Amino acid sequence: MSFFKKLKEKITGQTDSVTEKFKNGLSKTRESFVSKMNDLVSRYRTVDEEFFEELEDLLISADVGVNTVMELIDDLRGEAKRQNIKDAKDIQPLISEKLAERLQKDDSENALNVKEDEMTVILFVGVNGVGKTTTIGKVAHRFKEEGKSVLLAAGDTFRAGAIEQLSVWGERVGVDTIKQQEGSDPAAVMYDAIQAAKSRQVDVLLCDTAGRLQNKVNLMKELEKVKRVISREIPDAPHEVLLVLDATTGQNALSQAKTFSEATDVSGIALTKLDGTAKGGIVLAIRQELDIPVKLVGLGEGMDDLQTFDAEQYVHGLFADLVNGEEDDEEETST
Ligand SMILES: Nc1nc2c(ncn2[C@@H]2O[C@H](COP(=O)(O)OP(=O)(O)OP(=O)(O)O)[C@@H](O)[C@H]2O)c(=O)[nH]1
Repeated sequence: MSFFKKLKEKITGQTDSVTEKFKNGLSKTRESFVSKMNDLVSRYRTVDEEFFEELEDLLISADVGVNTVMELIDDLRGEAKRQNIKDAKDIQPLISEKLAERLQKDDSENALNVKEDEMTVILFVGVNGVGKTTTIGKVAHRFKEEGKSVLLAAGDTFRAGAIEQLSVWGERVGVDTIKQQEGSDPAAVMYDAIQAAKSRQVDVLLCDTAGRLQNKVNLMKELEKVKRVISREIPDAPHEVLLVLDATTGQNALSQAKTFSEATDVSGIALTKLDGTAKGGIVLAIRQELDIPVKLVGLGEGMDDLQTFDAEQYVHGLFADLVNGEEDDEEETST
């Protein structure tokens, strides 16, 4: 049985709605990738050095990241030789297999660090416009669905409208937001929020922060101060520092990740707007080039469209039309 068919079997049944979300959310990337891949295969037919060079360009254009692509192509070249693959069409399932291998190795790290017997504090960092507020709203909704009580802290006191925007999300989801006036000290907001969260005995406190990148030293100082206030009140908090990145910004997201991880300890990435880009390969670039797990992916604007990153679902979503039923059937009759 082909790798892809096995993958399909593994993910169907238990989580149909999740499979659909990944498939729909990745449709732009898949359509662009599939048409380019089909074109490549029809032009080359046989696997040779030029074919690999074009495949390399194709993967780089999907934002997979140069280093990752180089490694992947080397791997594919070696595997094609070992398996004596000559037909360009036969390389396709191998690509999905190799991508899945690369992504899967760290999948166990993707779950959020949620405390069962004490309050969980999650800090959200990232530049403005990446979808931080929306992501906090979606995460709050998810926790509520799990039966947990949630409180929001409007720590972005810098951007005009940020406090109001977070409160609106809070109302939509049905959770309260602790806030002060625009321009007030974010650390003071955090202190208030922790006190409120403690006295109300909430399960999860989700904290927004300002995303000023212009000055790394200031950013670092502000985040340090916020974290200090939080950990003074709850010693092992924050339990997660999630960096929110916008997938549509491509390689720019990678450089933001580098800057933020120099400024503070980032424990995971929430990658938004994966549905809005044809360059969904950015997940691979992040996973390979930074030592930070992608924990959450945004696959649409709706409240339920934020998913825990799952390598198998991702690879299935990327290749669902490329390795289709027909090819699987052919393969079955020939083996
Ligand atoms: N399609 C899609 N849109 C998203 C996703 N996440 C956020 N958005 C949209 O991106 C836009 C910006 O998100 P906001 O949360 O408002 O972010 P912002 O106010 O620009 O800035 P910050 O909160 O500072 O990040 C909104 O229109 C969101 O609906 C996603 O995963 N998919």
